[in-house]
Amino acid sequence: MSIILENITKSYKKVTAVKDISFEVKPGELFGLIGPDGAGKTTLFRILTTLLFTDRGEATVAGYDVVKEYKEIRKSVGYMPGKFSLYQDLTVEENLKFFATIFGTTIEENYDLIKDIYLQIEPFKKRRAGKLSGGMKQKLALSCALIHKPKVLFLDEPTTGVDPVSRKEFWDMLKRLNNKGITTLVSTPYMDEAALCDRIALIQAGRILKIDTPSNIIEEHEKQIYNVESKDMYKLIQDLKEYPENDSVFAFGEFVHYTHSNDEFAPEELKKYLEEKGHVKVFIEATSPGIEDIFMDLSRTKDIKAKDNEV
Ligand SMILES: Nc1ncnc2c1ncn2[C@@H]1O[C@H](COP(=O)(O)OP(=O)(O)OP(=O)(O)O)[C@@H](O)[C@H]1O
Repeated sequence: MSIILENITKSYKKVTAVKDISFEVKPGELFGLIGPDGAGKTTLFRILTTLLFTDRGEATVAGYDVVKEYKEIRKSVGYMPGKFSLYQDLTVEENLKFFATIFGTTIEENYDLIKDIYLQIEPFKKRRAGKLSGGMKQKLALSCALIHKPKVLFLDEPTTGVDPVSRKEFWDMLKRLNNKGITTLVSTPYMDEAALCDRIALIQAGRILKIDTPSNIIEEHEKQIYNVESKDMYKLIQDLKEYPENDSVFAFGEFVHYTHSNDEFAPEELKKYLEEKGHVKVFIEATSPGIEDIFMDLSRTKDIKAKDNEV
C-alpha cells in the first residue's frame, strides 16, 4: 500500500478535526478526499506529510512511518498545500529551480515528468509567481511538487478558486500523471470532481462517511431521487419541506432534489399538492443520484453535527 491510515485522531484544543480515520491508498491510485470546508482534509494532509503529529493512530506513506521515518517521507512525497505555497517574489523559473535544488535534483533530470504542465507556463518563466493567474499558479505549484519525482503526491484542494476551464485542464493533467504510476491523494470540496478519481472517501466533520469507487457508491444508493421544478423555486423548497412524509429537499442547480420517506410516492399527488399551493409549471421526474445527493444523505443519516464534533 502507498498510504495507510489506522485510527488517526487529531484535536485542536476543543475541536476534534479528525476522528478514527482509517483507509488505504493503493500504489498508482488516484484517491480523492471529498468533503466541505472544515471536514478535516488539510489536517490529514499535514499528518501524512509529517508536518503535524497525530494524537492517536498510526500512518505510513510509501512504506515509511509518519513519525519514526519522517525524513524518508519528506524525500519521497510531493505536497501542494491548499494555500499558495510558492515564493511570490521569485520568477516561475526561479521557483522551479529552487524546489529542484532543495531536493538535490535539477529541472533537466526530471523534465519528462513535468514537461506537459511546464510547457504551458514556460512562456511566462521570467514572470514573478505573485503576478500569475490562478490557473498558472496552480500549474507552477504542481510542477514544483513533482520536480523531485515523488512516489506519492499530495494535492490539497488544488482546484479551489480556479476557473472551470482550468479545473478541467488540471484534472486532465492528474489523469496523465496517474497513468505514469504516481500515487495521488487529492482533496476537493467539489463533488463533481469525485467521479474523476479511482476511489474516493467522503469526509464530513472529521469522519469518513463512505469509501469506494464513485460508480459503486452511486450504484449502491437505494433512495430514488426526483427532480422537481416550478416557476417559484424559493417557495417550492418551502412547500416541499411541508409535504407529508418528505425525506429530503435540497436545491440542486435548476431543480430541487426530492426524496420520499417510503415507497408510496405518487408524483401526480405531489403535483396536485403543489398546484393547490399556487405553483405553476410544475415538473417532476425521477433522476439518478450524484455524489452530492449521496453525500447529503449520508451526512444526515449518520447524524454528524457540529456539536458532535467537540471532544
Ligand atoms: N490550527 C488550528 N487550530 C484550531 N482549529 C483548527 C486548526 N486547524 C484546523 N482547525 C479546525 O479543525 C477542523 C478541520 O480543519 P481542516 O483545515 O483540517 O479542514 P479542511 O477540510 O481542510 O477544510 P478547509 O478547506 O477549510 O481547510 C475545522 O473545524 C477547523 O476549524
